Amino acid sequence: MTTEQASAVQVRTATEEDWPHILKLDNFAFGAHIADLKTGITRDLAPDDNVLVATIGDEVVGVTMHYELQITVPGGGLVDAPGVTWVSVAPTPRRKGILRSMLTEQHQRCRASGAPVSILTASEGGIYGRFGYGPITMEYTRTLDRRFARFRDTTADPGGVRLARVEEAREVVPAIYDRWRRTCAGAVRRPDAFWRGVFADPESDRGGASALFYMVHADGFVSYRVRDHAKRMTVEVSDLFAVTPEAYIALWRALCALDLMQTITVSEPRTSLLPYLLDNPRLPRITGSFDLLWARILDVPAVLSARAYFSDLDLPFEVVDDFLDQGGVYRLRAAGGGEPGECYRVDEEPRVRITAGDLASIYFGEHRADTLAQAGRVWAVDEESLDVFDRAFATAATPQGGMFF
Ligand SMILES: CC(=O)SCCNC(=O)CCNC(=O)[C@H](O)C(C)(C)COP(=O)(O)OP(=O)(O)OC[C@H]1O[C@@H](n2cnc3c(N)ncnc32)[C@H](O)[C@@H]1OP(=O)(O)O
Repeated sequence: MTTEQASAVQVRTATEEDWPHILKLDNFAFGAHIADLKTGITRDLAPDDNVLVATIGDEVVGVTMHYELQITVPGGGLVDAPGVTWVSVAPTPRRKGILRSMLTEQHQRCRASGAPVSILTASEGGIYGRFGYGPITMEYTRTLDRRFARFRDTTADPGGVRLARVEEAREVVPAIYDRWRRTCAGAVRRPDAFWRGVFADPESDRGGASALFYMVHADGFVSYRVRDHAKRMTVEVSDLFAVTPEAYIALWRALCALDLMQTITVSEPRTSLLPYLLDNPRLPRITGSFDLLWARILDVPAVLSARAYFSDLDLPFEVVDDFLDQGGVYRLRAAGGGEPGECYRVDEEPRVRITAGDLASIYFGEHRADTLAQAGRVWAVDEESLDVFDRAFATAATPQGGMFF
């Protein structure tokens, strides 16, 4: 494709006729043939107005869409968060600005709709920073040789776990997840259509492992697949969410009692109770890590006024935003201890300067302003301003996303 053709790119809301082309684009982009079930679920999650295509003449060359999601912020507030997904551009006109054109239109529309923040799960870490996104939750894969797992004498044995067929799990698991996600910063509401896909559990989602098994507690649940590596059976945990430590411990005791299984893998945030429950805290080895969720703040005052802060703060700071209109100086006033802050634009000299993406990263508590300053990404007029800013954005608990989309 020539540069002249690329300049003829149009971005518009998708129509019914675009869908076969959208599917073809995403099949090629992600290297998989998308099944009818997944297409139906996607169309329920993204109403037609939320789907944008890029065209050159009659040809659909790009797509992006968003699901209508909600995210929990530190302190327990719930904020609408369009979930950007299914982003792809045909391999033929790559790096001609088609993604940038689509995301510009999409984010202007999301901003105009009043959504304060947008989120996504990124296929590659190098794409979305330039659009003002920052990573907000991290997941660590822990691998445990179950045969050597011994619980400490001090670890409780609460019981209360039952084995559930998928029909039984369907009745109770979404409500438990919903209770959990309201307690956890960074957690995303899972719409009904998303659960439909989870419980349908198509062969194409299993990667050669078994269908999902469920264990359920009144305050938590775990789902997992079993993979048979030449008779060395591995439990691959898919979901593990617990509203109370008792439920978490009970579920781990049940998992570790699966005698014929050799290994258990689980993906959890940085802080995990698991090593503290075992005689040998080295047993759950961290064997991988990845950023699950990224966020883009669309409305700085709305988002910063929605969360609670760890300690007192009252200072002007500058947001640098090369993509949307959120750049400028704001004052944030907050009292540590649970009350939401108050944020508004001001005409003052800033004491701290931060990019929109880095602000999203520190907002949910996974990343610290102090670390970003050491990396040369956050500027502060003096150490004290940085320290006040850094401490106020800290969170007691590590954020967790809960949903990959
Ligand atoms: C939320 C999600 O859905 S994540 C899924 C994203 N999609 C995929 O990974 C599918 C496969 N990849 C693709 O379809 C395409 O390569 C896309 C969508 C990633 C990029 O589309 P393009 O139209 O080539 O991107 P475009 O030319 O608009 O690039 C915009 C900017 O992003 C940069 N960029 C694009 N792709 C990448 C990449 N993979 N890594 C790093 N930077 C990238 C470009 O250099 C450009 O930077 P600049 O504007 O600052 O100079």
